Amino acid sequence: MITLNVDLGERSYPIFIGQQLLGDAERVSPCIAGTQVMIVTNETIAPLYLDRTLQAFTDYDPAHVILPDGEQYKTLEILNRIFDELLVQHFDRHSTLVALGGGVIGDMTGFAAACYQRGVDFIQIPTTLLAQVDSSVGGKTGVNHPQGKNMIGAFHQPRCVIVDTDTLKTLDDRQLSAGLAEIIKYGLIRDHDFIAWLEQNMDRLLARDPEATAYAIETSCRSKAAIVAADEKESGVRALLNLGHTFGHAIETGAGYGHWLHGEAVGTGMLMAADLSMRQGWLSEQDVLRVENLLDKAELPTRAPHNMSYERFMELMAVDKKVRAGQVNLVLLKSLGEAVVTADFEPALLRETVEAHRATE
Ligand SMILES: NC(=O)c1ccc[n+]([C@@H]2O[C@H](COP(=O)([O-])OP(=O)(O)OC[C@H]3O[C@@H](n4cnc5c(N)ncnc54)[C@H](O)[C@@H]3O)[C@@H](O)[C@H]2O)c1
Ligand SMILES: O=C(O)C(=O)C[C@@H](O)[C@H](O)[C@H](O)COP(=O)(O)O
Ligand SMILES: [Zn+2]
Repeated sequence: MITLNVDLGERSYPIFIGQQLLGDAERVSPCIAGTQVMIVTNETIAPLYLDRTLQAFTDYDPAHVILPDGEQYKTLEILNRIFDELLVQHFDRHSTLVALGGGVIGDMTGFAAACYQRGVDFIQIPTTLLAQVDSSVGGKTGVNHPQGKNMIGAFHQPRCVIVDTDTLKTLDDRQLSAGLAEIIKYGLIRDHDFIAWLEQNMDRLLARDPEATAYAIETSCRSKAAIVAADEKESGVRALLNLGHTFGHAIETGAGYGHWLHGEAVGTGMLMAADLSMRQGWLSEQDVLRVENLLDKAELPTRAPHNMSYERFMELMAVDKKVRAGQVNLVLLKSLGEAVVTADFEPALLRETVEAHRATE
């Protein structure tokens, strides 16, 4: 087992990465302050992993709540089901919530924990590759609004993150690829060597080779932990973790939540960011081809929906959280492995990027 630390002073917490960790009471006990525990999961994950997870919490006689499965249910309305259950069962402000699932369950459980009685503890037990390399770490929690992704939320750090890589055995191939998009992101924003490693090892990751997978998860979590420790609430460097997300969130919202997976939209968004960086004169055509080849190898889409015009992109991107005084900021690439946040791009070049990356009908 590997243990990493997210260094945030009194809010610091460990990330445990290994096998057979779901029922491991030794890991979770130090992260629980009170006596009441509620596991939040969904209807797909419960039959697979709820019983095993409950074993880690037997000392607390844990309750559980099972939500419907899907990005379209990451809403305030469904969030209320968690609050209803907590209140019916008289959970107090020393309770601990446990997120057992992918990024949707993690974001919703974390937000419920941030709000319930003005804030209770929570633990992340991520079960998708995407959640294991990204969403379970860093304390961004929230729900979607029909007009934009993650628009209602809070920063609220978990007490620990438990990554049991065995859970990936039941994940389908499309979801695995979605997780690979966020892994590729860490290479593109700040780690050129990791890009080269991914180019060499993508076949092993797709084949679920345990050693390669563990290395990719560890490298990603290390990178995210360092960025979050440097800038917990995204006033600077943390915004680089948004590479591909301004385009990607527009695609997710525009297509209707759940049609494009988050990782798929981010993958296409990263290629669009690379393409605009080339049009700005920062990347070469060869660099952009490397990004596209890596996404192709990871079996990710690289073209936005054909009905998403430049105007539609601009309308959806106008609510991005990096907008300042009405100005869209994008994460672009100065070189492969070096990202910047900038408002310094030509609208005409952005239009060219959008038009070059729309699927043909
Ligand atoms: N908070 C953050 O920093 C952050 C970072 C990245 C993404 N996100 C958010 O995370 C969400 C995407 O997360 P995701 O990709 O994990 O999607 P998800 O949570 O919808 O999970 C994907 C699918 O896999 C199923 N599943 C989960 N674990 C499984 C397993 N072990 N075996 C079989 N099926 C399993 C789920 O039930 C679901 O159907 C988006 O809402 C995105 O905005 C948040
Ligand atoms: O942790 C972060 O910071 C990220 O930006 C990680 C992203 O992968 C994630 O999708 C995040 O939820 C996007 O944040 P948002 O603030 O643009 O909603
Ligand atoms: Zn993301």
